[in-house]
Amino acid sequence: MPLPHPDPIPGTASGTRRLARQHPAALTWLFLCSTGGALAALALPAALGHTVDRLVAGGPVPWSGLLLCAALTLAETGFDAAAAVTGTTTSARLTAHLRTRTTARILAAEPRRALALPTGDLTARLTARTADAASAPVTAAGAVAGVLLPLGALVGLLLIDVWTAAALLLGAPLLVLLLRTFTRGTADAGADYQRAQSLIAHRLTEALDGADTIRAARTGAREHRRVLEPLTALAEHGRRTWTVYGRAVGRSGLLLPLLMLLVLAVAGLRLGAGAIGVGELVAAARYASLAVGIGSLTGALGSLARSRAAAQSLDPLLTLAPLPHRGLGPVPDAPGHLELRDVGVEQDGQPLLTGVHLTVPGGTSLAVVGRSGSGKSQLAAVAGRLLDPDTGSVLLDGVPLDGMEPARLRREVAYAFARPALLGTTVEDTIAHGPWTAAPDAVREAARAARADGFLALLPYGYATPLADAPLSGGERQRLGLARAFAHPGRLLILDDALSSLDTVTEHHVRRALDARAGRCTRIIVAHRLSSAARADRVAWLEDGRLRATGRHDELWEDPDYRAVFSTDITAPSPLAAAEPR
Ligand SMILES: Nc1ncnc2c1ncn2[C@@H]1O[C@H](COP(=O)(O)OP(=O)(O)OP(=O)(O)O)[C@@H](O)[C@H]1O
Repeated sequence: MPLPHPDPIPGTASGTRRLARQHPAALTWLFLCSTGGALAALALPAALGHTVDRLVAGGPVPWSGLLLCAALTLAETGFDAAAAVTGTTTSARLTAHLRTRTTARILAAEPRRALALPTGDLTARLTARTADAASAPVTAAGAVAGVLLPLGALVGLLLIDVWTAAALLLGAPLLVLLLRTFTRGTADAGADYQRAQSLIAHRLTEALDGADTIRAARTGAREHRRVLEPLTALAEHGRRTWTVYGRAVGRSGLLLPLLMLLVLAVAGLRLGAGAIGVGELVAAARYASLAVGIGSLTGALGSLARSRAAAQSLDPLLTLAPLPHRGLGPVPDAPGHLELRDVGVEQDGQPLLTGVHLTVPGGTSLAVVGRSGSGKSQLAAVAGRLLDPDTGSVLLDGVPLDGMEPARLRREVAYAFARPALLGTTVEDTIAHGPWTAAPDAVREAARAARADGFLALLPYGYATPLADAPLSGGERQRLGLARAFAHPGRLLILDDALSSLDTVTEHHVRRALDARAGRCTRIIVAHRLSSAARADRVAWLEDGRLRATGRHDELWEDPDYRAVFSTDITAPSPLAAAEPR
């Protein structure tokens, strides 16, 4: 299912508040069922009282009254059942809607901002928090009964006898106070609990990512302690929640029966005084039990407080600004001329790229080299707008990337990475996955170009093999990532260290496939290997986030500092001898 594009202007109000406007028919139906059930429950004591009075008075059996009581009981049960079914299904739909919308926001935002949250925390928000937040409209619609019943019961008591109602009102302030304290207490404890949960999720994801390192370093026990360290706080917040619940239940357990007793005692006295009849006493007893049922609101209030805390944790994601653009498209039939003008990137005040001026003529190849941490991946990210520079601009065929409509830009820029994320069910899906679904022929041709066809042929079902059943080495994963990029040719192809795990022979063949794109596609190849630099039309040499020099590899080779970049990779006396034949 395609993700809906997020709104062009991020909402400042809680995005989750807008949930209530989703599925209006279901929520209205839920509201009606809730209200219908409450009205039936409120009408029942009056009907019952009236029928009892007629029975006590003697004479013919009041069938109409008895039938009315049965009908009201059935109606109450039916409405309650319908509300339960509608509530569950609507909650599920709202959760799905909220998850889809939040995910769309994250995907549409600038990755650097979206990925500011640790993965585990992000996952916890997208799963548990969305479910908690999405339950709010349903809980609120269902809580109508929780409010309507005590209010209606009070009116019923007032109609029967003012003194009996006054007895109930005596305890009302205490009940309100009880509910208020409970709501505040659970909201605070719930938010703290969710924060501790997110921290555990984050640390667990980190540990799973680094499982091999942890195993190799034999630091499993330490890691175990680190992941579970917030557990003490989590348990404390959990205990706080249960303490608040416990206190509320304990107090209401004491207060509500006393209140009920008081109402019944006053009603009994009024019966003795002849102010009310037996039927009215029966009705008053039922109204009193409905009125003290306000205690059941605690569950709904607790759930609403949890929803509120969850919604607050989703707000920063729902208000992520989508990548701004001016709706521009690429210049038709242009060669892919790339220009970086005075590009600078900062992170937390640290310059990662500074004043980079670079021109890559359309259809040519550029190798980006430099020592580890010199900013090569930052440059690759900026060149295809995975990252917006903090200063300067990037233009493709004269069109600024930040002006181009993202979907159209994505069709023009293909990326391959050192550690590609493989998406899709089967191997074929993985290669076809992209701004458009590549056709089967294109998938096979791309796999051949990436030298992936050989190992794919050995898989049990070839291209139809489920990804989960395809054991892949690092180099094979890289080749699938390359094949995916080849299957979606645009005017710019960016390989960020995407050949690093290939053996020399495979790399040679892939490089030839890259060279075959000369004139049709501009290629940026981030690489550490000398051979990559030697084969490229030009080389951009980065040092500490600055462009130290650009030029042909053989020209740069004159500089000993440049040679030092490849110092452990010098296997031949001359740069051209080090490169494989073209
Ligand atoms: N998300 C980030 N937050 C802060 N600093 C970052 C971030 N990503 C990269 N850096 C820093 O930016 C600098 C350049 O990183 P970059 O990944 O571009 O280097 P590189 O030249 O590609 O290195 P390598 O060859 O090792 O892949 C490094 O010092 C790195 O620590």
